[in-house]
Amino acid sequence: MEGDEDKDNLSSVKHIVVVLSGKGGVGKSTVTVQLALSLRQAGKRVGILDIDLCGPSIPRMLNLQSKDVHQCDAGWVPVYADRERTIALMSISFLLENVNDAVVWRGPKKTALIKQFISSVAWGELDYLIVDTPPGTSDEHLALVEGLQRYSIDGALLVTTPQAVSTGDVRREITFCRKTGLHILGIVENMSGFVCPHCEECSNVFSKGGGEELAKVCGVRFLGCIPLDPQLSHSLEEGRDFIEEFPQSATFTAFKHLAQAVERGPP
Ligand SMILES: Nc1ncnc2c1ncn2[C@@H]1O[C@H](COP(=O)(O)OP(=O)(O)OP(=O)(O)O)[C@@H](O)[C@H]1O
Repeated sequence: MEGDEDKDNLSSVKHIVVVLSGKGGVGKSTVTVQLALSLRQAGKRVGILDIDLCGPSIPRMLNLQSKDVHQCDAGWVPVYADRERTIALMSISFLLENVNDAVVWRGPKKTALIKQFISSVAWGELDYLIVDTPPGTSDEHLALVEGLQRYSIDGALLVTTPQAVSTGDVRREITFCRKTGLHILGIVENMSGFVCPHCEECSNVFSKGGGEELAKVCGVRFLGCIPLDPQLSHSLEEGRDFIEEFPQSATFTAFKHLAQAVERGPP
């Protein structure tokens, strides 16, 4: 019988994008979800693999936290966010008895689960698989890069905030990508400028432009700024589709441009 590690469920996935950040809380999961929804708007089928094993937040953002995964011959059937099955999600949350259970695992156990996620999720035909990772460069990232070695990865999207740019964490992510041979698609500056919920004007409460500067210095592409938008965080908190709710917003346009940059692929 075929072992799990021999399954080739990713052969029907056209593009793989890995979302990374040096620091926690800069908006990796937010960018992952909104990028997936923007690509869906552009007619793509998208899968999201959440390998943030200790802090999975994507099921809540997509209002899927009460769902379970099922088994089929090819492996785990991911959870779908819509009836048309255009957004599929796999997360450790779906395997826990209680969504609030803490995952306290050492490296080898995390590595084994990530390798299983890579081989044993029956994604079917996908245009994009977007992988949301924990902050930093740890066991999860190494297991992911090793597990994906036989596939062609489009590259990594590095998420930062204007404040996090100066800390050197993003530089460490760039070094990680270069050492492991992971192509860098570019840097996204999230929470860049504040969108007033009343007049929708965007003002720069924190510094802006650090991401672009860093991209220039490090010789990687700058993929744009996403504003800090209270309407976006409310939508995510309540598991509502921000893109459907606020199609006229500057934040929506920013994600649309990001999706177009991802679709253009590596430079
Ligand atoms: N552009 C934005 N506008 C408003 N709120 C945002 C924005 N980006 C992220 N947030 C909010 O910031 C918080 C952290 O975002 P998120 O969970 O995406 O970060 P993360 O980098 O994935 O965190 P972790 O390191 O814990 O995985 C969330 O409450 C999210 O709703």
